[in-house]
Amino acid sequence: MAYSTGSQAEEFDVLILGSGEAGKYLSWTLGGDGKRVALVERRYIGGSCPNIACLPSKNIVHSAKVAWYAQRLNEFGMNLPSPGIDMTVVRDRKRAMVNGLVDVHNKRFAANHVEFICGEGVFVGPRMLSVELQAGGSRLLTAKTIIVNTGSRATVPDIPGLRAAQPMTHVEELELDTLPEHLLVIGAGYVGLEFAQAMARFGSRVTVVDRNERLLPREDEDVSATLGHLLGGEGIRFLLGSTLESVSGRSGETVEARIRSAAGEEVVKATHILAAAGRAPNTEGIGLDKAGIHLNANGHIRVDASLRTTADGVYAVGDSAGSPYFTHVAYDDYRIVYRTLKGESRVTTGRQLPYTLFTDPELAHVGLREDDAKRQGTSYRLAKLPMAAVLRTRTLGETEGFFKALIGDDDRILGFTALGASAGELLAPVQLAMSAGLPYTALRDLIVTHPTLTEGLVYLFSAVPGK
Ligand SMILES: Cc1cc2nc3c(=O)[nH]c(=O)nc-3n(C[C@H](O)[C@H](O)[C@H](O)COP(=O)(O)OP(=O)(O)OC[C@H]3O[C@@H](n4cnc5c(N)ncnc54)[C@H](O)[C@@H]3O)c2cc1C
Ligand SMILES: NC(=O)c1ccc[n+]([C@@H]2O[C@H](COP(=O)([O-])OP(=O)(O)OC[C@H]3O[C@@H](n4cnc5c(N)ncnc54)[C@H](O)[C@@H]3O)[C@@H](O)[C@H]2O)c1
Repeated sequence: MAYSTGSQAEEFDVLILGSGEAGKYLSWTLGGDGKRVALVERRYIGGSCPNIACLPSKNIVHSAKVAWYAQRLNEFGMNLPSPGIDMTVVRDRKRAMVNGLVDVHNKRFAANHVEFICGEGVFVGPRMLSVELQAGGSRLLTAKTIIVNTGSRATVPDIPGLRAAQPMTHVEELELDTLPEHLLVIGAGYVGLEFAQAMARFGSRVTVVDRNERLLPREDEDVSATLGHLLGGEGIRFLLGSTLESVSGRSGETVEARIRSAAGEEVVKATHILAAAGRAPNTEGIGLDKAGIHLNANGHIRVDASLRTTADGVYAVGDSAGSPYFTHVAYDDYRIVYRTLKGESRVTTGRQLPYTLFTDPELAHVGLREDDAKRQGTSYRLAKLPMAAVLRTRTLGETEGFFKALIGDDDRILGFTALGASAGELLAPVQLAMSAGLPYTALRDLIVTHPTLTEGLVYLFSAVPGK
């Protein structure tokens, strides 16, 4: 259906642009509450996380862990020849999971009477969206409440020859059906490190280039150094403090990358390139200016602590609103907007920000870091233990890493970091103690089943020095 500016817009109670984490939960909950909800999505049913980001990447990371076990079969008493890798099977396992997730999403949209509109949405005026339908034609939609949830995309740095080389982003990497002989990863951040290790475990030669002098420079130095040592030990080559000056060739065939570091210049010859150099919000070209929705200096939608934009009745959530780029944070955005719409109060200010990097071992963190505490002059007591002290890690043969906690003068936990097997699973009990304002002794004095990894928290908090 074509429309002109004079066309009558279809009216909903709530309109959501983009089916990412917060948007989809808002649609399900508000639809379930009896509101007339429409959700506009151009490609990924349920957003990036289940389709092209968190879940498929962790699926591949897990396949890589199995490949890594397979390389250690003798250690576990299995005298089998080292098996080969078939990337089509790895990809198909991931695809099957994604298809199942999409199915779950579709059923939930239907169950909550959400009108799911497949198409590209653009604001054409205040609270007025035009949707170019995938099936052809367009629709003009309006609502009293609109939620913008357009997410972010991988950026490809402006380096001579890089775009022409058609590097993979995470989207293409997740669809690989052959094993790269030599993968050059640009960026040693979350995406770069998780994929670098997975591909190395499948059998690729992997080189990672990053302009930072050390891995994950916001993390404590002991964390960066240990992670770098462990990943380096698996054969990944890191070129840190390095500048990628130019690229020639084409990813998937052969590429040559000219890289400069303090040690001089070298040319890395690889077969594939993965651009993992950061992300940019999807906030351009969607008519935000026409709707009175302002951006801040880094291109995110400007929001207040309840995620209200500068336009009346319009909220923004997730990556496009500049919330830290994690699905669990986007989920909290959903809770904030839902409660705000109900007239309750829940804000982004001061919320906890836990995260887990899914390398193996994992890196999990919440609260204050030790290097930051030193810089700020915050007084703390440090408890630090090697993961090998958690006896469960010895049964697994995965004793690498350490964990540590910073304790304040009032015995509360200021920060917690774990670099070790399944470290992400250790965060929640510590977060609970922190958010409830409990002293560290609450965890120290628990009876925790033996032998579990969580039992390590008892050992860690027993190692807090006296005042
Ligand atoms: C490889 C990778 C792995 C990750 N792993 C993790 C992890 O393990 N844990 C974690 O917490 N975070 C992880 N993240 C980050 C996480 O994926 C994002 O922070 C999260 O998905 C952001 O959700 P969102 O709702 O803001 O955006 P999205 O999920 O991207 O949703 C936005 C949706 O809007 C649609 N859209 C955009 N513009 C329009 C338009 N004009 N019209 C219609 N539709 C539109 C898009 O198609 C998309 O479906 C990972 C990211 C990547 C890239
Ligand atoms: N496990 C998780 O929760 C998870 C996993 C993947 C992604 N994410 C989220 O997605 C975000 C984006 O991930 P990402 O890895 O794309 O970005 P990132 O910001 O984490 O890392 C990008 C890296 O690329 C480097 N870089 C940028 N330009 C470069 C250049 N020209 N040459 C060399 N190095 C360059 C940066 O120094 C940085 O280390 C993350 O910050 C995170 O919030 C989370």
